[in-house]
Amino acid sequence: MGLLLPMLFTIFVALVGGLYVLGVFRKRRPGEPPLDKGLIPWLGHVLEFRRDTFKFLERMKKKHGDVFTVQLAGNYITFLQDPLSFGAFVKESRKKLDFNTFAEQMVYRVFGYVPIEEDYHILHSSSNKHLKGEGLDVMTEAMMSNLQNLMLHSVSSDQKTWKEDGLFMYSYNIVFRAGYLALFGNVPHKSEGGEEQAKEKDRSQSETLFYEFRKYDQLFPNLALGVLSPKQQWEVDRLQTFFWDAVSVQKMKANDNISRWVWDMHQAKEELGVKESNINKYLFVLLWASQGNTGPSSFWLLLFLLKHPEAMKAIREEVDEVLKETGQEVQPGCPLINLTHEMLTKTPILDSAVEETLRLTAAPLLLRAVLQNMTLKMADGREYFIREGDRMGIFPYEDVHLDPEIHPDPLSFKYDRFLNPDGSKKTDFYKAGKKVKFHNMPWGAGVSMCPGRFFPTNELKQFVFLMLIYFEFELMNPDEKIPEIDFRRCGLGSMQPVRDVQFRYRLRY
Ligand code: HEM
Repeated sequence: MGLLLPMLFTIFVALVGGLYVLGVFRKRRPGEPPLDKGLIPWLGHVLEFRRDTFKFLERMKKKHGDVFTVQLAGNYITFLQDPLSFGAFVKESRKKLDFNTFAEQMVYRVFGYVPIEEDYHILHSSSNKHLKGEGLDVMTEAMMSNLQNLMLHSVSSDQKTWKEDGLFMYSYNIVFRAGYLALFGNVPHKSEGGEEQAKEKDRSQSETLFYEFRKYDQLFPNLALGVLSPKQQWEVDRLQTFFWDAVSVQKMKANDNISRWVWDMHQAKEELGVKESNINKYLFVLLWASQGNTGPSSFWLLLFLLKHPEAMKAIREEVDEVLKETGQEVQPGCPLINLTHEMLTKTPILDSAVEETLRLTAAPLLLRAVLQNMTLKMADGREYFIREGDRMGIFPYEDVHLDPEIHPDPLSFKYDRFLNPDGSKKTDFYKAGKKVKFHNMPWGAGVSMCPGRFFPTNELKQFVFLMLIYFEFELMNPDEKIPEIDFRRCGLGSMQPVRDVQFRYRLRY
């Protein structure tokens, strides 16, 4: 009896503690957003959220309005779904809403990289220097020569023979490989065998890298959520080891034309004494961040053009005009042209089509950790108390990109949606009579905004530009419907289709 009471007491305390951890006692306090814990203790709504983020958030919005807190795998996340109030989230001080905590946990779990304090500064300073302005001139040139090497090599020398392929795999493959070579460098031309053999090695090495990358890409949604089966985990471990070697410092240093973007970041880390094995892992992070989104986006862009002849015609005319202005012409046997960054600044119609493509197919989920109790102030004057230790998130794809008030007929591709009648870039979009500042958010916003964004915009334009001037291309079945989006990737950036679409292409001249 003497022992029984303390034992019962210990069990009681453990039980209450367990229930507390499972979130059973959490109640909505006055001033807080509606709370929806879901039926399953601790897990809450995570299964539905994982299955289809879009549908889940839509259902919650209908039930609770545009601000609510849900339980997802032990975390309480407040979703803000009023785009007019996004400024309160994006501009909140980093002392209250912090992005780095997520980024650091994610890069360690997903890429094995152990973050250092200086990461953010190094990444942003290198990106500002080398992925925009004059830096972008250099990157455009590098991308250009790699695209030409890959695209022109893939067609038969018999010019009138059609080549068939899946449009998704073709676009992703070419854009991934050219992007990788432009950033991580080429096999040196001076090596044994000369220029032709070096180009051949670039093609074959980047091809191997792409196929391994796709395997990682397909495991990524489960990896990001931490729900891999043992077999998948084994495959992830194998692929990580492969990439830590394939894009290692040593391999990179053996190359020519390494981009300053990658070089400067690696050098800054070396100077800070970061171990080489950890820098190798960071290079894998860079490979992932730089190549996981642009390829899928290039597929959607080409597909939308193929399905919208009026858009294809307008852009083809624009591209032909820009080429003509520079006095260049593609001729049989002499296909190389010099497509510069400056030429790509003269294509407002293509710019609008790129923006429209990203509106329809890029769906990042922006998350922050709440570091201090805070008050969320909405644009219409409402205020909500948000608890320290929780998280906050916005999902612009649903609340901005597909909002019919901001973008009428939101599911349709309209290549000129981001153009004013006078041909200039359109930036005025409205909701409830108010101007919406964040009217398209494929790059995220605030501290987590894609630091590379000018470069991929350029890459997409270069790829389409070259496809149009070099090739005739068409869908095998012109009536084929645009495939559905694979919503399991929602929140991760550019989305992918549930299936590929067959097309054929051949040289235009
Ligand atoms: C269509 C192509 C692309 C899209 C839609 C895109 C979008 C995004 C988004 C939404 C984020 C923020 C992710 C978050 O909040 O967690 C991000 C991060 C990032 N992006 Fe991009 N991106 C693209 C291409 C690129 C390219 C080509 C590069 C580099 C050359 C790049 C470099 C990065 C890096 C390094 C980060 C991590 C930033 C950090 O951790 O602070 N992205 N991107």
